[in-house]
Amino acid sequence: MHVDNLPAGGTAPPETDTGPAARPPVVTARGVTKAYGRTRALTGVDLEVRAGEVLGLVGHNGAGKSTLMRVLAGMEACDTGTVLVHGRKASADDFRSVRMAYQETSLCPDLTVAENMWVSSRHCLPRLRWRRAASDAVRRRLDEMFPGHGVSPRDRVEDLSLARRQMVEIARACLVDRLDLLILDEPTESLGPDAARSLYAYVRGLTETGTAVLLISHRIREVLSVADRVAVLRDGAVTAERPAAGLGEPDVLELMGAHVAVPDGTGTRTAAGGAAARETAAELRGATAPGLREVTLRVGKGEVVGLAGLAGQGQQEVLERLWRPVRRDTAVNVTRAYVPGDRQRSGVLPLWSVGDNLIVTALRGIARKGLRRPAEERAVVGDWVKRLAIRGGAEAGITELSGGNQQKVIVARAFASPAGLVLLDDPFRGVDVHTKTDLYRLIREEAAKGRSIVWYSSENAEMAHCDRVYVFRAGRIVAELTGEEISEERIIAVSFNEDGGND
Ligand SMILES: Nc1ncnc2c1ncn2[C@@H]1O[C@H](COP(=O)(O)OP(=O)(O)OP(=O)(O)O)[C@@H](O)[C@H]1O
Repeated sequence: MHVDNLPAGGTAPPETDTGPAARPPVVTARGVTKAYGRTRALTGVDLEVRAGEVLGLVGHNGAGKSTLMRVLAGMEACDTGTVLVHGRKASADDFRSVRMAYQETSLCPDLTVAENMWVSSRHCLPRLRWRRAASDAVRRRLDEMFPGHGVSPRDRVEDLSLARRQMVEIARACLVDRLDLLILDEPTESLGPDAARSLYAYVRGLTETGTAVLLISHRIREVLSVADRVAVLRDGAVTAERPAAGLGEPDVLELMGAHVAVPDGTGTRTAAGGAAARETAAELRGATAPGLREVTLRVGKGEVVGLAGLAGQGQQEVLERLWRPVRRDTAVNVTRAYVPGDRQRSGVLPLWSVGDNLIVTALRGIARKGLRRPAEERAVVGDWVKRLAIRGGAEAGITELSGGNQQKVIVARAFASPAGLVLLDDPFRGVDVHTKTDLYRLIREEAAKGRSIVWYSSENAEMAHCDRVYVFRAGRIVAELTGEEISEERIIAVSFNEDGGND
């Protein structure tokens, strides 16, 4: 069967189905362990994923989620223990119906979307006229999964936005002639809310045909709204499994190991109106560029300024402008540091250690008379590794770290530098809830010391930690919200112009 004949699906649930608990397991892990050198990533995992269910898997950065997924998908062998597919010890062929969409996409950047499809799904595409077949198949799958996706099969992957690359990655995973288990590793971290909704509608359709879905996410509310069951991974082992119905976000956080008050940002920002009195750190005066239309904004010293609105409305162009000021319309009076959201493309220096990645922007400030001071550098690195609980330590290669821990290093790099203005481009992709809470606190502490922060976030709730928020639509500022005016509801309303904003 070729991919054109999909929707793919495993064994449809029997008519007398009594829910996921009664269904047969598709993939089973028994006593699975996996170590990388001295790091024990998995310490004895027992887990069952059943036909037709969505199983949510949650846990801290570095808990072992991605490692477990790679083992369950047959991409890596475990050290001890067993992985069964449909109750049998799995062979390479059995793993063909287990597909995974990766957190860091697995696409080849210099190939087109269609060529990537051929690379990963060639066993179910014809050899003759494969390019046409791959193009048709991926276009159809993207149309089903993400209506209005805006991706052409001829696009080179490196030219696509992070969100579009993520869509292609997910579509790639679903291009197969039989899909028994779909593993989604943080699939919505770079998708907008509409694309996330479309994805989960598609996922529901898949489970109705018997496909099992294993969903890893740090977005606990999202997991609870989609999953039938939730499993918690802690220090490489499953420590709890519960039906999702009846569980709330605080219950899951507690199962993950620590009680955290779900942050709402209230009480952390400075008094409304305080911004006007501050000295200016940076400003745009009628800045116009591709994607930006006459944007005027001001950032005070010690102020946290949010850039909100639907994705792609000019927020990243503002960050870019503040990073590389154009004299005619931009003034930046302090040094700058940038935290990119796309760590694969511009964040991580892959051949360097955690410590070197972290300290690189702070070196000049630490050096005396042009000479480096290794002891001081080590102290700064050690302090940040501890502060952000970066699992793996300073000596580890950065690519040995889990995705969330890599992101923490990039955030630490910016704050370890002496920069007076820190530009954050959706900086907490893949960072767990506990660490995010610490980072929100860190942002406020750094602002209190006089640093200015400009923060674009695709999660409107995060904007509650800002002093002021500019809401963008079509390259323009459509509202400026201050203090108590900043709320998720208000931002959404203004983004769609439901209450007129400043228009
Ligand atoms: N290729 C590797 N080499 C060395 N160590 C690794 C490698 N892959 C993972 N690890 C280590 O194994 C542990 C588990 O990592 P894993 O990526 O599975 O965590 P995770 O739960 O997916 O984290 P995150 O939520 O941040 O993505 C971490 O300590 C990580 O540093």
